[in-house]
Amino acid sequence: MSHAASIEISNVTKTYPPRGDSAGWKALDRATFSVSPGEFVCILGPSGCGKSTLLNILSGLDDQYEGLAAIHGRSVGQGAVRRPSVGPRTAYVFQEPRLMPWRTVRANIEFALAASNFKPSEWRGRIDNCLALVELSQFSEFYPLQLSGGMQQRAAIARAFSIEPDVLLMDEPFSALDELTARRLRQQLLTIWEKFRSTVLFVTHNAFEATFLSDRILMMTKGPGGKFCDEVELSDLSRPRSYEDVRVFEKSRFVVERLVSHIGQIDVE
Ligand SMILES: Nc1ncnc2c1ncn2[C@@H]1O[C@H](COP(=O)(O)OP(=O)(O)OP(=O)(O)O)[C@@H](O)[C@H]1O
Repeated sequence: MSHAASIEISNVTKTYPPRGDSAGWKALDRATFSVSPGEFVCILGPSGCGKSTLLNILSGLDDQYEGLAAIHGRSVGQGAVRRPSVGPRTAYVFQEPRLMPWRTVRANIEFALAASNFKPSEWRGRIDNCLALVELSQFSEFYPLQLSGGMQQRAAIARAFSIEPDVLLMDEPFSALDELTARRLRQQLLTIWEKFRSTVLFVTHNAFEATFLSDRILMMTKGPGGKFCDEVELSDLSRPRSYEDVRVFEKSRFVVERLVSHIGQIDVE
């Protein structure tokens, strides 16, 4: 069981610098929200509103921003020293699996465990557990290119959970998959999350996905200067949720209507 951590974003502004003849681009304008420990929150917004920019800031990949971005009270980036053995553990799942092709699935996960300072004596048990959760036990010695896209993404999810992250950042992890595979993975993700209870921040432009998965949806407006404009509470949708549950469909329609009322056009699914 992880020690879930809070997330705080306060007045975060990010401007990408000008390049060549192009002017600078304000991707985020005073973005502000917080996520409680163990909460599953989706950020829903149109393409280009700054969702990935925000996750890059939270993961420490981008430290050039104004304002406060903090995980469990510790600010990230902006000169903050990152020491994997100290403080909350953060894992990131991207749109593509980003596995190292020259390492087997097991060796990919071992790499993450080593980077997070887990003792080698714990590795086998952790890896076997996480691969079982994503139904990949038979494939631990396979190389990524011997697996389908969906299987690779499941391996990436197993890798993320293997370190028992306090915070899991997910950037449209299922958007490159066919809908049936994506459905299975969403269901597996919820099963694993209910076991680990990490804090999850999941970005998507798919309103149904956001409704199916999360406790709360934060909506963003289009850029430049993407802003958080509204939020929808989903605590009344009991868990476990199913694809047959008409309440999920109705709520997702309501979410689309709310988002459209802010951004003025439909370019979310
Ligand atoms: N390195 C960069 N340099 C300049 N501009 C950038 C850079 N990265 C992103 N941007 C711009 O910032 C804006 C926000 O990009 P970001 O990738 O965060 O959006 P997004 O909401 O994740 O989009 P999508 O849903 O399409 O992935 C976009 O207009 C993009 O062109």
